[in-house]
Amino acid sequence: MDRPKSGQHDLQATLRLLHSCTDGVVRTHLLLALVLVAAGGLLAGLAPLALKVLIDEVSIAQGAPVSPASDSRSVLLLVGGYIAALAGARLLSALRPLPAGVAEQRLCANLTGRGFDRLLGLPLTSQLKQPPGAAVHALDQAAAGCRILMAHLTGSMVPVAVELCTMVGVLIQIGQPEIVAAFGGCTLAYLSLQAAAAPRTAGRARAIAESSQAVRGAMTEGLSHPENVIGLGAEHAVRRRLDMTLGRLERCWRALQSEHARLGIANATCIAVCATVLQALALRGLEIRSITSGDFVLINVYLLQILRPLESVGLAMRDMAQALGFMRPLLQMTGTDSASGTTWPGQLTSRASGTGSSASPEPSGSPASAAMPPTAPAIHLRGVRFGYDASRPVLTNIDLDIRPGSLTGVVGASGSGKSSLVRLVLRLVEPQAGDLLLDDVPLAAMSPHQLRSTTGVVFQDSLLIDDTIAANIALGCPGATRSDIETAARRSQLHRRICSMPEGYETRVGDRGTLLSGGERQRLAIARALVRRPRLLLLDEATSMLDTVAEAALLQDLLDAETPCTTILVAHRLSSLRLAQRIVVLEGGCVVEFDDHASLLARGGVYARLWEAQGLSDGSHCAGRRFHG
Ligand SMILES: Nc1ncnc2c1ncn2[C@@H]1O[C@H](COP(=O)(O)OP(=O)(O)OP(=O)(O)O)[C@@H](O)[C@H]1O
Repeated sequence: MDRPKSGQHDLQATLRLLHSCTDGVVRTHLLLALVLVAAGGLLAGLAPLALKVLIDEVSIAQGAPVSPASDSRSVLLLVGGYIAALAGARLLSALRPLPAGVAEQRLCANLTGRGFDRLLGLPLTSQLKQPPGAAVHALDQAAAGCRILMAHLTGSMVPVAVELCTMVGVLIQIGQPEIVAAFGGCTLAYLSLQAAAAPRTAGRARAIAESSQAVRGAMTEGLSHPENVIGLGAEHAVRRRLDMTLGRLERCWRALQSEHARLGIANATCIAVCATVLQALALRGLEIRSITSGDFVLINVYLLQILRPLESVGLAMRDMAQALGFMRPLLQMTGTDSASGTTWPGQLTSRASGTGSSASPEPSGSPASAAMPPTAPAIHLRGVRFGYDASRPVLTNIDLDIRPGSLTGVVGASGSGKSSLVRLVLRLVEPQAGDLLLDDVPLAAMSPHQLRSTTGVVFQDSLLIDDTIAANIALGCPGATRSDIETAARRSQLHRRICSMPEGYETRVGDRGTLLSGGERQRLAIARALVRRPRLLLLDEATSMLDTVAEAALLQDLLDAETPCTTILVAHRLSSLRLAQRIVVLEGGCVVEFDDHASLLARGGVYARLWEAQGLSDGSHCAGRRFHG
């Protein structure tokens, strides 16, 4: 693999990413910080010049005729100038964090917000492939990398560059070409060492970022489902998985620290050699009187003064290489790293288009133009083929016509493709062949955002946020009033239960809704879908935890609604589907039957066999059943 080249591309990709997150606030504050540090660097570079002139003046006073005579007032002025320049440099550097901090915080916030949008906008198939917690970790790491880059840019790179240039300028002025050349050569040698080590450091940091992602994944797996882990007695197994990832992370950190130590030794050697060369040249200059005592002191002060900043540039280059490694997982996940040609979209112009308030980007697909039908639409699937991996189809040759405003059930064995069908209708995934239409509008021509804003969906696992019941119901519909929320809760058969809670709609649901029962969580998720007044409602195993009375009442309400909506109900429990007007039976990714309940039973096919297998035929599931103690 061509590491240096990929490192260079990653640097470019990182710079593009940071540029795309730069808004007016970042620009203004960064500029202010750079002006401050550049002025500080200039003063720090000029201060020793006052010292040189001062020493030359004092030498004259002692009878060494190396420079024009001067009075004690000018000596005082020079001392004052020297101290003022040093103090000014320190003061300007102390002021740096004010604007630099604002720029850094805003840039990191923009980066996190944009990264978040970008990750959410990735095709669902890519998102589902990510290890647990990987996306959050990538965002955290990128923000940490961004902070490191910003801190070193304003804290060391720019001030030291200005200070160095000032020193070289002053040395040129005093007419010592060999000392200027030695000074420049030493600086160049030192910086080359850092540049040579940077790709290795970035590589080590990349490995750390990947390993710590694995650690985060193992911790998330172990801690996010305590019931399962403890119930299964899997504590040791999840701990072993964590230990393996921790071991790898430890090795990666050790490798980086060894790299740092090697670089530290090389730096110390380089500095010692450079100091010897410069010292020898300065001494020789003094001996042959090509430089004054003041020049000698100036060179020595520069030598001392340049060591610290040079070291901090060394550290900065090392840390910046590390920061690039930390940014890589986000670049990789969003497909904007060196391996892909994709870049981040244009620069931010205002806060509104940056963090938080920006809408999730449209997922990839054809340009969105066609409008969603204004009433409950018919759904047509024509020769649809789909697979998460194109070579392994999950659904094949799907031809279906679902009537507008109808309730259509979908059944089939586990893995037969029911959830995939729902994902296709919601355009979370795209078919490899065939067409999906709402009325006569192809789904592919429709804005996914518009489609989803008029669709209600409840998945098997519903997201509940750690907030109140009311906030959870209104999650996908920020404009919902209390009355809208209550109406939706009534329709999902949850209102009475909520009213029986001491805090009613203000009851907090806990992390991932753990303070509610499974059935309550499902009804809340259904209320959330209904509050949007959807024209299309997709319920994927959304009623499995409801008792049959609540389920029947909910479905009847959907059928009786004043404003009808086209509903697809995926269910394993066939009794749920008795009210469905039509039922799709899937087997191995194909539609094998599509009719109403009675006709399907009469046909004696797959559906009838499933019905029988669930002990539902002729009410025999109740009659004559024996219960054993
Ligand atoms: N993200 C994914 N990546 C790859 N394959 C997937 C993914 N999700 C599902 N599959 C595969 O697609 C097939 C159909 O899955 P799907 O979830 O649509 O079935 P289902 O009928 O809803 O199953 P269940 O009743 O168990 O929920 C399965 O073989 C499954 O392994």
